[in-house]
Amino acid sequence: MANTKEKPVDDVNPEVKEAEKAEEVEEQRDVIEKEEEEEEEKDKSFEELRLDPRLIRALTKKGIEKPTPIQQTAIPFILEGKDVVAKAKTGSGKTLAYLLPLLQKLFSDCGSKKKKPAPSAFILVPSRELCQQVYAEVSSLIELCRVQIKAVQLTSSMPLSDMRNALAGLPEILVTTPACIPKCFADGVLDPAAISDSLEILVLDEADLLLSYGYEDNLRSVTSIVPRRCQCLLMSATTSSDVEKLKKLILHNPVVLTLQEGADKEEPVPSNVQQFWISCSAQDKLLHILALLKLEVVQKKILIFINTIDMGFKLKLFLEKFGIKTAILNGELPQNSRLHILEQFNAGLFDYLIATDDNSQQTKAKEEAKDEDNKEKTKNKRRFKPKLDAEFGVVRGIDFKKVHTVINYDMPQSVTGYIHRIGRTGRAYSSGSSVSLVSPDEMEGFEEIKSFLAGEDDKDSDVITPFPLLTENAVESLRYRAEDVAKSVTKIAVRESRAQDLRNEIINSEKLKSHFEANPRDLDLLKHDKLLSKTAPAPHLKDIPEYLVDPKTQEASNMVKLARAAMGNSRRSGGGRNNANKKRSRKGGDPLKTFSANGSKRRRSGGVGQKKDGKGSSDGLTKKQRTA
Ligand SMILES: Nc1ncnc2c1ncn2[C@@H]1O[C@H](COP(=O)(O)OP(=O)(O)OP(=O)(O)O)[C@@H](O)[C@H]1O
Repeated sequence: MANTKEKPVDDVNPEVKEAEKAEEVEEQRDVIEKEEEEEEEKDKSFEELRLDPRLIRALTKKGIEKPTPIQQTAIPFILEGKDVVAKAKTGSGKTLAYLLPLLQKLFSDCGSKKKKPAPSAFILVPSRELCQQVYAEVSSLIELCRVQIKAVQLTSSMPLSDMRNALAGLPEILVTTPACIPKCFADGVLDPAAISDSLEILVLDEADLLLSYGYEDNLRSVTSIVPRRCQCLLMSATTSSDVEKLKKLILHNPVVLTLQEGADKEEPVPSNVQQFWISCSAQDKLLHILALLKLEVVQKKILIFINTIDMGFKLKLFLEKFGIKTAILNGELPQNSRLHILEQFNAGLFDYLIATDDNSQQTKAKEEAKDEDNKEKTKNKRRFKPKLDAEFGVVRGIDFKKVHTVINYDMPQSVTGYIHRIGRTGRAYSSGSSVSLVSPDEMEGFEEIKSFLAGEDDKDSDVITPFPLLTENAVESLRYRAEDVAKSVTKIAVRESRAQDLRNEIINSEKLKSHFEANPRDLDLLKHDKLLSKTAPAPHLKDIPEYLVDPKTQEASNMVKLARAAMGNSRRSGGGRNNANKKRSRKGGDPLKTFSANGSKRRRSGGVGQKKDGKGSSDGLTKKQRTA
């Protein structure tokens, strides 16, 4: 077997230590040089990066004209064959930063030699959703370049026969999760010795999550067969001790591409995302989200995060009584359904998606513990016992297309969770906003998030400002209706809907399996935002009567609609990019341009007419309100 890459993490040999020290010094020098080079190397074109013309043509067809800063910096090093650690904020284009040079390297092999017995490139990602996303991206590039390269994706849930079929075509690229590889070894689908001979590039994408998803042992068994000559790339949105651990475990004298520490702390969220918050009691969250959506003071498409699956169904049932149709995404749904929901949302087939992120694993456990106390619930659980998918990851790294607003209905349980959630908007050349509903219980965590985002030097600045477009009058005008409807969304109704939805999706999932095989691009077979309740929403709830609408909020809502129309976003948001929007976003701070420490600064102060407590003022609209 070839000389492998694995390094013992706790090595105490002084010579090794000395060598590691030298490596670190070398790395630090690299970091500094890269920062200096970044300054000089701004705005290089793909041609100047010496990308293959076939790739440049493919990018043009995809509407991608200019490399992002992380792409400008990383591509030359990867083409040179260096191990690279790339840390750049969410939505900054890290996927293409490694896919383009990876493909270019494989171009030179393709056609000339005999096919290798095992893939030349492994791309490891933490979740199935990401597996699908990266696989789709690489496949579309291969198709557009018209080259004889084959990529496959494998996930642990695939039947053995499917895995064998996928690998039988001797693919050059394998996109998978770390858990899947040891499984393939155990089942004899992949041969470790063949991999040691063939593997040339190993990518660890979303590296900050790979260990936190519990893949450490899996990764160790992979690294033990990675040959030393193999080029390793580690892509990450945040800096963490896990990334350092992985770096030590796998990489050899890497080039580290990162934001300057201070700037990284200052701007972990794309600078073109305006962050707002609303202070309200836990019971009033339904009322506030109703006001936000029904009075249309936030722009579509909207991604709503909750912490538990039951809360998701409660919210869906509640909103549908007011004629607001939403779809639900969580880890208990079958994989095909999840992928289809993502695909439909990305295609703009519905505007509201309620997502439970990775925290659901913990909260689910809590939910179940509570259930133990409740006889009725326990009975119901016996009938219907969904299993959460360990490889599920809704938030991290998923490229939700054209999401304009992220709403934290429940606050995330960590700063990183917040950054990853907010990073689902403001991607590429788009702008976005976020609204967090913060109850008194969540205030401590919220303060932590705020002070982290403000950074050490600027502790008192308001990175997340009070949401200015909802007046107290506007919210109160909906209170009676909201509270009345909320009472009708009982725990039993929630549980029944959840079970019913899962049953439906299991049936859908089977249909989808053959559907995806036969017709992967047809998106109209199944709708995921269908109603849960059997009765249609009452007309008086569907349309808010004029006498109830607060004139100031109405004005704000009109502004939001106008802004949306101006962005070419007035109906479905699946269409092509609007030029006006493109121009505007490029001028403003966009996350693709803020890789360097000089990224534009977000406006920090709360506007006139906003209260510090996160509630909108009840008096007139301010200038900021018109621009929000
Ligand atoms: N050079 C570019 N020009 C315009 N759009 C781009 C460019 N590169 C990537 N994109 C688009 O930007 C979006 C975000 O890219 P990507 O998913 O790679 O970000 P990321 O840095 O991996 O984010 P995350 O850390 O959240 O996974 C994608 O829709 C992608 O197609």
